[in-house]
Amino acid sequence: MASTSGSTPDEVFDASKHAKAPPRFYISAPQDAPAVRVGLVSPTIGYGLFAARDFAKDEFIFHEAPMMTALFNEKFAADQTLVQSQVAAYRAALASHPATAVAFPVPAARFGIAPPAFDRAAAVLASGELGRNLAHGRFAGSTVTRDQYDAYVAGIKAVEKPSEADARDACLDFFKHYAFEVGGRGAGSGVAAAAAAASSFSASASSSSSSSSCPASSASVTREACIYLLGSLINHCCTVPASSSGFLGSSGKRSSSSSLSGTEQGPNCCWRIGPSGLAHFVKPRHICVQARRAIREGEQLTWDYGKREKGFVCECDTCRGSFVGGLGQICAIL
Ligand SMILES: C[S@@+](CC[C@H](N)C(=O)[O-])C[C@H]1O[C@@H](n2cnc3c(N)ncnc32)[C@H](O)[C@@H]1O
Repeated sequence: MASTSGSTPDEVFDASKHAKAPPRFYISAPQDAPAVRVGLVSPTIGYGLFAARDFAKDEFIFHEAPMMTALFNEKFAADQTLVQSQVAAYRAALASHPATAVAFPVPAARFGIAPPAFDRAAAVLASGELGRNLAHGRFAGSTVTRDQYDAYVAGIKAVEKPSEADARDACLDFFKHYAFEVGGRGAGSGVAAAAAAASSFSASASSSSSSSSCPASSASVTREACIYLLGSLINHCCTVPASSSGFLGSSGKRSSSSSLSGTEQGPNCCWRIGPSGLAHFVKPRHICVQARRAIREGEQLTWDYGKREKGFVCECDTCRGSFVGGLGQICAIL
């Protein structure tokens, strides 16, 4: 992870070699203070998470247990056992958490469940249900308005009497776009598994130093993948290429690229899954979200998903004209 470089993500502090642990091993858990709100970004992007207070660079924002866990293998599409594990996990999540269908209305619709009317959805969004799996950091409610919600769900139609094949395909897409692979040494600035538009599960593909020795990079290894009620709602933002020049400032005027570095633009968060020297308080399978730079209250939390699916039209701030020419075309061909 770029913001915490200086140690490998899973470096273990060996007390016998040091009189005193270096300060980076003492980064504390996220505060039990308001951390995030959910909001609707646009009818095409859907929900996103927004900072509920200011965060300092490197501060941990929240730490969350998974909503559901299922088996994963890069070749899982051809493996009915794995797909059935996902469908069973999703059905269980739908049955046990009312927030599941509200937070993820598109996969729910493909399982035959229509998005609830605004009043019911708003009650769930405001109730704290979405924050039920938080271990640290508090869910601070929703900014979703009736008009925003109605515009979003207008395009989501429930499939009538979905077949088992429909359910399997829906689940496959849900995991492909929302899940994080765990069991390896997950950490990075992007969505681990596949998120938004990744063409395949590639949990470690965008991770900092974790991919090379991680067996997850073997397509034949079966691992677990987790979907998180809040962590899986974080949207993608393209990393600003280090070589880029010709920044346009927020006014739309060209600004000196020296005044804004790549990490001050682009994604503002990174993640890690499971404990490590820097996040020793994180439990296995839990996701911990960390600020890559200072974040102001109200700013949308984003990270870089890594690989993008061919044809993905990126609507992130980096692509929407922050650069001369934009990066949208680059996203589409990755
Ligand atoms: C992990 S989910 C994020 C939560 C999602 N916005 C939602 O409401 O379910 C990934 C999906 O969000 C959308 N998305 C995320 N970032 C995007 C971006 N930069 N441009 C366009 N769509 C994006 C895509 O539909 C993608 O498949």
